[in-house]
Order: sequence, then C-alpha cells, then structure tokens
Amino acid sequence: MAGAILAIDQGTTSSRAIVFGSDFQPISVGQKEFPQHFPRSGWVEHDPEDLWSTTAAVCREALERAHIPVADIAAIGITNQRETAVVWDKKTGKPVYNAIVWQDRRTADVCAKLRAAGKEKLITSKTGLILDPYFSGTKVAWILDNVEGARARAERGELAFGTVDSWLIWHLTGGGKHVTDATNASRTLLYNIHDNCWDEELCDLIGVPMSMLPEVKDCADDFGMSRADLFGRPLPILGVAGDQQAATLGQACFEPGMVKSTYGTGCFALINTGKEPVSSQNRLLTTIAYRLNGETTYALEGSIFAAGTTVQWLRDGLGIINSASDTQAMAERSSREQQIYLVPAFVGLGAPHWDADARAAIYGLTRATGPDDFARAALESVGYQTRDLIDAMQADWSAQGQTVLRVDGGMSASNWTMQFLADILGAPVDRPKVSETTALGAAWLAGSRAGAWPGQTEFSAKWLLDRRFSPEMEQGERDKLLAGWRDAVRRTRSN
Ligand SMILES: Nc1ncnc2c1ncn2[C@@H]1O[C@H](COP(=O)(O)OP(=O)(O)O)[C@@H](O)[C@H]1O
Ligand SMILES: O=P(O)(O)OC[C@H](O)CO
Repeated sequence: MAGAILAIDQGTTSSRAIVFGSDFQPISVGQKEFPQHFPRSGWVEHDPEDLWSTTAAVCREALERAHIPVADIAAIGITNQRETAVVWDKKTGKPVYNAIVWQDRRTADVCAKLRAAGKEKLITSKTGLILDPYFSGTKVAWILDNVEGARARAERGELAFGTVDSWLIWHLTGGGKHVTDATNASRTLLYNIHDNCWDEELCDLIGVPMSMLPEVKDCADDFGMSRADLFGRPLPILGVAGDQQAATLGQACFEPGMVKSTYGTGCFALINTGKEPVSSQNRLLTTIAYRLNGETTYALEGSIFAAGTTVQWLRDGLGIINSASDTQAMAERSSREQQIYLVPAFVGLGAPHWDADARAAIYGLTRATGPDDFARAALESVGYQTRDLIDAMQADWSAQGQTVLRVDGGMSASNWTMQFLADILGAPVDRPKVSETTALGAAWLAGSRAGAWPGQTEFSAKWLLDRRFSPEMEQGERDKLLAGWRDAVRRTRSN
C-alpha cells in the first residue's frame, strides 16, 4: 500500500509507533513502556536513552507487523510529550542529565522569584504561557546550574537543548539535525509566539544561551532523513507537532471555534482561535495550534494534570478496582444520594487555577459512602474540570458560540464519563471512530507534506463519528452539582 506513514507518538509513559495506510486507518502498532524516575518529591525524570531506544524499537515493531515493504512508507511523522527538556553534548550526542519531565515541579521557586521580580507579564505577553515550572525554560536553566560544568560548556556552544521531538530527530538522522517545530517551541517559555522566533530577552532572563536552541520549522516541513540502517532504507521526516496540537489536527479542528479535549494521564483541551492569538483573561494558555506554509494558527489551551491518573489512583493507590474499565459498572451502581466530590489535585491544580501547592481532597463522605461512590466521583471530576476549562474559553473568546466537544485519549473509551461530560457541559460530546487521533495528526502532517495524503478539506471530510453523547441532565440538577464542585475546589485551593 503506497502512501503509508510511520507515525511516532512518544508519550509520558510509553513510546508508540503506528503505521497508517493512505486511507488514514492504522495498519499496525508497536508500544513500549519505559521507567519513570522520581528522585525526590515533585521531581519526574526520564532517561533520554530510554526515550530514544524504545522509540527505535517500536518503529521496527510496527514496520514488521505492517507486512508492507518499507518502500511503501512515504514519510515519518513525529508527535511527543511536550515541554519535557533534554540537554545533550553536540559532539557525542550524550545527555548531560536525565530529561526533566513536564510534570516536574523542581523549578517552582525559580518561577516564584521571577514573579516576585515582576517578570510574569513580560513572559506571558511574549509566550502566551503562565510562569509555571510546567514549561521547559526553567528546567533547562536548572540543568545548566546543577550539572557540574554544564553552564560553561553551554556558553562555549557545546551543548544542545531540545524537547523530545528534537532529541528523537537528532538520533533518527544520525546526529545531523538540531530542529524542532513551532508548536513544541511555543511550550518552552523562550519562544515569542507573535514574532515566531526565539526571544533573546527571555533567554537572558531565564538563563538559556541561544546557541543551545534548535532551528524552528513549520509542522509540515523537511526535518531530515532517517539513518539508512535504522529501518532498511532512509525515510524522510516530514511532520512534527506536540501531542496535544497533533490531536487537534487529528480531530480535524481546522476551523476557528472547533475544540478538542484529550483524556489520557491528564486532560488537555484546545480551541482553535484562528490567525490571531487571543490573550486569556482566565488563566488559559495562548499557544500555537499549528504552523503550515509559514502561517500560524493559534489556540487557547486548558491543561489539567489529573484525568486518567485519578483512575490509576483508584487501582494502585486505593486498590478498589482491577482495571480502569471497572469504573463504569461502579459508577452506574453508585447512588445519587451519595454526592461526594473528589478534587484530584494530586500534583496541584492546572488551568484555570494554577495552584501548585493544592493537594487532592474528597468532600461529602458519610457512613454509607463506598467504593462505587469513589469511582463515580473520580469519573465526575474529569467532567467538572473540563467544564471549568470550557467556561474559561467562553469567557475569553466570545466568538466561540455553541460548543461541540471532540474527545479522544484512553479515557474517552468510558461511556459513563463521556455521558456525564455532556450532561455537565450541557453540550454534545463527539467521539471519533479513529481513537488514535494524536498519531493520526502527526501522520497527516507528514503525509500531506509528502503529497501522499490530501489537504485539510478532504481530510476533514473523512473525520468519522463513532458516537455522540447528548446532554440529558436537567438544568437545575446541573446547577446544583456545579455549585457543589465549585465549593469543593474553593476549599481545596492553597491560594
Ligand atoms: N474504560 C476506561 N475508563 C476510565 N479510564 C480509562 C479507561 N480506559 C483507560 N482509562 C484511563 O486512560 C488513561 C490512558 O490513556 P492514554 O491516552 O493511553 O494515556 P497517556 O497517553 O497519557 O499515557 C489511563 O490513565 C487510564 O486509567
Ligand atoms: O504524554 P501525554 O499524552 O501524557 O501528554 C503530555 C502533554 O503533552 C504535556 O503537556
């Protein structure tokens, strides 16, 4: 099948590769988990060598399982966990420290100092981001300041910084290319999203020498050729986007006002706001949705740190479920008499609260509360948090109008959760047939650049609905539940 694409999805907990046919359907998948390192409370690291070795292995696995000649692969597309920072030696390709992961909070004090120095407004106006340890810039500076000799080496031009896409491309191309795309660059705190370039003032302020930074390309662009020995022949890398932006493309959210929400470990909702960046009054992020043919399309993003991870906590922390899908029957059994609220601030609260010090809490327990009610509260917390994001989006951008939410990610498989989401939003929730929207978005970038896949209009027309969840809840009930949720969040916040 000519026109097939190898899509790499390097995520927080696993590396995946999917071969898509020219009909946009997955042909084969390879997936490998890798170790998470938690050296101290609030620190999260990955070994960069693991990111690369698992990626190379899953690519080979997917290619073998596809049972098609490698010559039929038109291109490689890459999508990745965003913000995670890798610093390596330009000569040897060896990392100088582990990758510091997006969830890592170690630079909270650096952010607090910058805030106290009155720098947040400047940073937000240029980057569209909030001054938070979530983003790459302060993580890179931490490596330079804490690994012996690293800052001097960086200043001599010997070290490279990259988000995970850059690190993978460096290795895929045999160390020849130090590149990234505009979406990944827009998550670093170092990139000016209005001028579309690295920002010297921000690099000075945060302490990252500009010689470390990769060249920034469009999302569909020439990122180099893979080494001939890796997959049997060199393959062109023609598409790159951060995973949430890739999901936005895979969901064909090309029109202003279209919004997608991805439910994996966390939840990330992006609304396409068109060619003009909308600056948020409600603590959402302004970010680059995609850059194609030199033209930038922007999005407002709401990032929530706990969605599927709350279900994992029911399994691994409380031991009340064996597998994530058990929650469906439990939530169905739970009595509405039991109105408990779980605010899943396990690593603080993300948008729109940005409260790094809040910790999770449960309210409304009685002697009759049981495991079924905990499961329901966990699933409901995902709906409530999404509602908070959508409210913020509507307040920021009046052009939005009626919301139809396109959903994807592992947790969107939960029918109960998706129905509650529609109920609490009071708006329809659409789940597509292809659940691998993140990888599909990367594949579309590469496939369209290769000329093997169609452009936006035809691709959008092929987006197929699996199921629409329509709101069934009475307005009075919704208002009552939301009032209880807001009260629970207020009591959980540290600020
Ligand atoms: N049927 C289900 N019901 C509830 N949660 C689910 C279900 N299936 C998967 N999940 C949750 O979805 C998450 C996995 O989604 P995935 O998109 O693979 O995440 P990631 O890419 O962040 O690793 C897990 O946290 C899991 O608990
Ligand atoms: O790897 P995921 O799917 O958990 O996504 C991580 C996000 O890109 C973090 O911003």
